[in-house]
Amino acid sequence: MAELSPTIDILKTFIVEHRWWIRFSIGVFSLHFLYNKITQPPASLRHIPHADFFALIKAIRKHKQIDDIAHEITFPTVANSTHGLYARFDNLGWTVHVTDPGIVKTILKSDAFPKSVNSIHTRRGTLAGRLLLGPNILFLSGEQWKNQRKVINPAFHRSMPVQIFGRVTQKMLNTMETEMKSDHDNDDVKPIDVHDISQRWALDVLGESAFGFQFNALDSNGEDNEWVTRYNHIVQSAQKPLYFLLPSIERQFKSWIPERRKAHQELSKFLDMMSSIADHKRQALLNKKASSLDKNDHEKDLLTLMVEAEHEGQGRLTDEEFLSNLSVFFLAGHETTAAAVSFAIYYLAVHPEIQQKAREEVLGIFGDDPHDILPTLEQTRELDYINRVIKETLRMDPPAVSMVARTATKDTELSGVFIPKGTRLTVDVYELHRNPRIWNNPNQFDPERFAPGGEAEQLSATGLPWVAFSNGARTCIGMSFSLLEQRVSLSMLLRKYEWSLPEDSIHKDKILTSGVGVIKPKDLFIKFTKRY
Ligand code: HEM
Repeated sequence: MAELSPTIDILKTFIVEHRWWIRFSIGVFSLHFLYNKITQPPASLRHIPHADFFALIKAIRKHKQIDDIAHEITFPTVANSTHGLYARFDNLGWTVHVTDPGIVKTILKSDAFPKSVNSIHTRRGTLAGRLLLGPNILFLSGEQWKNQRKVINPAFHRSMPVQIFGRVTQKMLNTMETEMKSDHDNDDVKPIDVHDISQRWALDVLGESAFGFQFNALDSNGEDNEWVTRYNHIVQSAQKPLYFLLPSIERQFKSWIPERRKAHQELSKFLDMMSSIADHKRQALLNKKASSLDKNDHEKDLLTLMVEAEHEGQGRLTDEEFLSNLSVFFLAGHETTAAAVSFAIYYLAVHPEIQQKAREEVLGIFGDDPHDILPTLEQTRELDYINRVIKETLRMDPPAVSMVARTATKDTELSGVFIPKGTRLTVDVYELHRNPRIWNNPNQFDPERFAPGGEAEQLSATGLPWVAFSNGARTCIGMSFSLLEQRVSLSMLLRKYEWSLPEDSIHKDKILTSGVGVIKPKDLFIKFTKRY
């Protein structure tokens, strides 16, 4: 011991004398380590091609849209690989993106890739986290997910409120008519902001059919409706590139940044509004006052059916779980369908021959009397061509462009590529649907791909080439609901209007989109001409 003390003294003196250099070196080393950790994939994933970190950040900072990012950065990255895997820095860190139908099938159909718990932790306390992450069916895995899906499933299977879809669509047609009336003295009609009207329509449909609640978004100009304005404000703030990509900045500093503080206050008010819907609904049902209890299943809202499923012993959701699922239904249930219908309107506008063919099918089923009709469930089942249009639209522009991240629970191989345990993976829906190695002329809109025996059917031998609603056990629970909503609204629109892009449209060359995670058309104005 006595021999060591001079050495320790020398060391102490050295540290004190050189403390600034030592701190500086530790700082530089840490920064270097952090820089490498963020800008390069971890060593365990270096054998997989990766998208350039700085090119991606630059593109996101410049609000580049998804197809530009795909064509300039990610397609070239994956083009040289035979397996269709590439790594990319996402808001959860480095993640492997899957663009091959065979691997997509392996991931979605197997229990070995549950949803990533990390996706919840990383965004806890952020806007997106507070709005969506919680004990809900979209993010949970394993037994907890199974228990919830058991309560929620019957509601989605029993409820096909086609009459509500028709009535709300009729209201949308009336609102469009009012909004189209020009304020000038000439006969010009004003083009309609298609995504704005679709969003208000989808919200009102969801309110009535899922929550038994009137959002009244179609009654007013969207800007005056507190649900629409508050929700849009929150989503726009959540998608700001800096906070989206680096959620830790938001978690640590949100109370110091006034704009962030304001967005969080808006979110608190929004969640309170949601909570009051949930409380009201449960209380009303407990007191058996809800008039919907006497309706038949097709006309009951989803929440009523969920509470009934609980009463029938299918399981029970806690208040927190009920509210958390309500937020998921709100977002997943209106934003995606509104985008899907808007994209379909765009593709029909730029392909008048396809629009006409779709209209002929509609007139053949519903007739051509000069007044609005309310489709029945049986009639909507005959809409084969409209179905193809909807599926092709969802191939070209799937609103959910990628899925919630999954985690590899053990070391494994995908198409001969080693994937270490713990790797985060996501299905890159957009790139799968636009992959030229899978689809012929993927950028061309062609509903015939989905005809019986067509390209889509042939490709199904390779795995899952079309996953707009996912597939397997975690398939979108609202898929049939949304497809029916789309069939009803497109049929009613095609009967009443013909439409085209205005001459000066910003979408003349291609559809411009906005959004990350969920995409939608950007400022899409369409000229509608009445048929009756
Ligand atoms: C065009 C419309 C829609 C699209 C493109 C769409 C897309 C998707 C996708 C891709 C998933 C899988 C997410 C993942 O596992 O990572 C999903 C799941 C889900 N969707 Fe949809 N969706 C749509 C409409 C709806 C509607 C109308 C509702 C509800 C009213 C809904 C509720 C849900 C829920 C609750 C899940 C989670 C299911 C589970 O994991 O068990 N979606 N959706």
